[in-house]
Amino acid sequence: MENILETKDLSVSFGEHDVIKDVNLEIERGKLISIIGPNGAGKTTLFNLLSGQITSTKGEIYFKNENVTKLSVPLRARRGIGRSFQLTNIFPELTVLENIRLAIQSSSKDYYSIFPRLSALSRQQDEAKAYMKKCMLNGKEHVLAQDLAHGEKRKLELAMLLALKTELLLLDEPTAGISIEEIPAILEVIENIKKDGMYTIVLIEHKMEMVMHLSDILVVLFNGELLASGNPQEIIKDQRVQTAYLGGLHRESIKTG
Ligand SMILES: Nc1ncnc2c1ncn2[C@@H]1O[C@H](COP(=O)(O)OP(=O)(O)OP(=O)(O)O)[C@@H](O)[C@H]1O
Repeated sequence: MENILETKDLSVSFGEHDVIKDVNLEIERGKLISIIGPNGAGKTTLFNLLSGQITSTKGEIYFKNENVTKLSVPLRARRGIGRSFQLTNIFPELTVLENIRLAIQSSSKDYYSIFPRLSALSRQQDEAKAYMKKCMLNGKEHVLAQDLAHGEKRKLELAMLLALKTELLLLDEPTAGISIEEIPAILEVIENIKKDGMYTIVLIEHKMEMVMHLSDILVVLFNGELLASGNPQEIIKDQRVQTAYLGGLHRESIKTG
């Protein structure tokens, strides 16, 4: 399988503080990769670099073999790099279906037509329903986004990300702030998306059980450096990872049997 994303010596500094240091990542299309590391390791900063929120001090980012290092957030989104934004992209006063349809329109040529043809509208409707099914929002099409439970808003956000024709999904703690009862449904949605095979998912997540369950590859960041990367079962047993990050408090929660 080809790499959908590569970084070469990717680095960023804030003043004197080197936050990401020479990170070389190779992310294969269709996989689910989790980035783990202690607080302050640089995980969110790495996401900011990949999505274009911040610009690297050094190094490059290649998406589908194109150098996107200098591209803006919207241009990267057009190429297929999408990031979940903790619900800020949702229009609360529109229904679930309208939100998803807007995302579809903004990523297609129909957007530029003042009077979209009926055939286009009906295609959008079918497409939106398919995304709703994948994200387990069946039966919610006419519910206003503002009336959804928190976990369902997360699902809507994921559906909108797919509707934007995102190929690489950057998910920053998708279960953060969600009630324990709603977590299995979000997990199932992520699994559905993964099973599809069309999407590559990069996840930042602190819940180790979830990480071990979902990930094909585990990437460990420590002090802004890529400490280890590979098969989750092997990475978790890696002595350097144990010493640097997973020792003490975390050890009990990651026993893999
Ligand atoms: N814009 C900024 N200016 C200065 N320092 C920053 C900036 N953004 C991040 N940092 C610093 O970079 C380091 C890494 O932060 P980052 O949020 O990427 O870590 P993280 O691994 O995502 O942590 P957490 O798990 O707590 O979310 C921290 O020391 C943080 O204070």
